[in-house]
Amino acid sequence: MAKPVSIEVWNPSGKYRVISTKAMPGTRWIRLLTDQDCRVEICTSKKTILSVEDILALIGEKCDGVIGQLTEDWGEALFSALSRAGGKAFSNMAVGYNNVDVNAANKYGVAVGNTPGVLTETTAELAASLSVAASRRIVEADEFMRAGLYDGWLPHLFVGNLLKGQTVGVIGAGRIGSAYARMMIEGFKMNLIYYDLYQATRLEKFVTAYGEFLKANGEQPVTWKRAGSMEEVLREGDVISLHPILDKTTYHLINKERLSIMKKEAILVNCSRGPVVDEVALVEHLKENPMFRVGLDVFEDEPYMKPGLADMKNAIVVPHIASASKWTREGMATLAALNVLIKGYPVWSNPNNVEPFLNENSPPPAACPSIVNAKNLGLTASKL
Ligand SMILES: NC(=O)c1ccc[n+]([C@@H]2O[C@H](COP(=O)([O-])OP(=O)(O)OC[C@H]3O[C@@H](n4cnc5c(N)ncnc54)[C@H](O)[C@@H]3O)[C@@H](O)[C@H]2O)c1
Ligand SMILES: O=C(O)[C@H](O)CO
Repeated sequence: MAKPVSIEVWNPSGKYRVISTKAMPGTRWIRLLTDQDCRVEICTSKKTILSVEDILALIGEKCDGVIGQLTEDWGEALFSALSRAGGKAFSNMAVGYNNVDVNAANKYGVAVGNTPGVLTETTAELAASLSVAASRRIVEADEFMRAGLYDGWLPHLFVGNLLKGQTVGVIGAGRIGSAYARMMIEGFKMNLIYYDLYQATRLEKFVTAYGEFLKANGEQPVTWKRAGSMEEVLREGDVISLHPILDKTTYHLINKERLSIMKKEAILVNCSRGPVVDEVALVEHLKENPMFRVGLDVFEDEPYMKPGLADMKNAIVVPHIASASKWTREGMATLAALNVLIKGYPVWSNPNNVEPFLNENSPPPAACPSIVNAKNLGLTASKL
């Protein structure tokens, strides 16, 4: 028998019981739920990652919807329990939902929400920050300074790479990959090579137009190329950033063999999911190639790092904070909350345009912003 988990309650007499497995930023999301007659229960347990047993205890006998986190294992056990408790909706507070077994959710008729769009620019900005920090060795230089080792300017001190005119490689040119590419192209005048299963037409048009603008102003134009294989990106890229979803086609997409074809002084950034990179192979590669540098936001066995990674001077590591801006995290909470109102709301027809849900000063559309299994469940699409 699982122990009861501590909770904070909002609108105790609300008709629908909605649980959030974590406190989330802002209060708008709570207001949106209580306005719709929900009793909101927020788990206040000190444990960072809740187990399946903890969440089963939270769901209890009657529960209409749950907002959960990417650290939780949402599979058969939780969806069957949620369905038995009368629940119809679950939302991850994340765009990625590789922690969710969508087939299990379909089996129990539970809608699965995610939070696209609101984190695109914030996440891309962190990938761009890691790219710049790695190329200019900012973290190493900061440590050197704080250790009192600086005793004067030297021609060889922390020499890094110039980004201008180099090639930025993007693997997975979806929402975040494309936003990152634009930042690196517009900000640093880099050329683009990308690999995706689909053509990134808007991104290509942007680079073409920006290249023409530069040319018209007497500057070297930027260029783009859609690679026919991932290997092409790895061979040609000076800075390569990974932005695909995590599934079986992208698991260990970067492995020993693929690392070996990258330039010796390349920079690799990962703000997607840890298992996209074989981290043991990466540590070996970092040891053998001191001029190869990485910026990592995500890790294969999160929250742990593979042995040796923390000792590598040519690695910058941050704790999965790519979407951590106030505006984005409050927006993610808003989208997740609206996703669990599935009983009363239809599904928003374009999850790539969630802007109308994010304006603090006007009521959001009466729709669930992004339900990934809407078609499987035959849910009604919003006409708005
Ligand atoms: N580190 C963070 O905090 C953070 C924040 C947001 C998102 N993410 C991760 O980033 C991922 C991407 O988010 P998004 O909003 O850009 O999603 P998206 O769906 O817009 O983009 C993903 C892209 O990956 C491509 N893709 C899929 N399989 C591929 C393959 N085998 N090879 C190459 N490309 C492939 C898709 O075609 C798509 O264009 C999320 O799924 C999530 O895991 C991480
Ligand atoms: O998938 C996501 O949304 C991130 O990993 C957290 O923002």
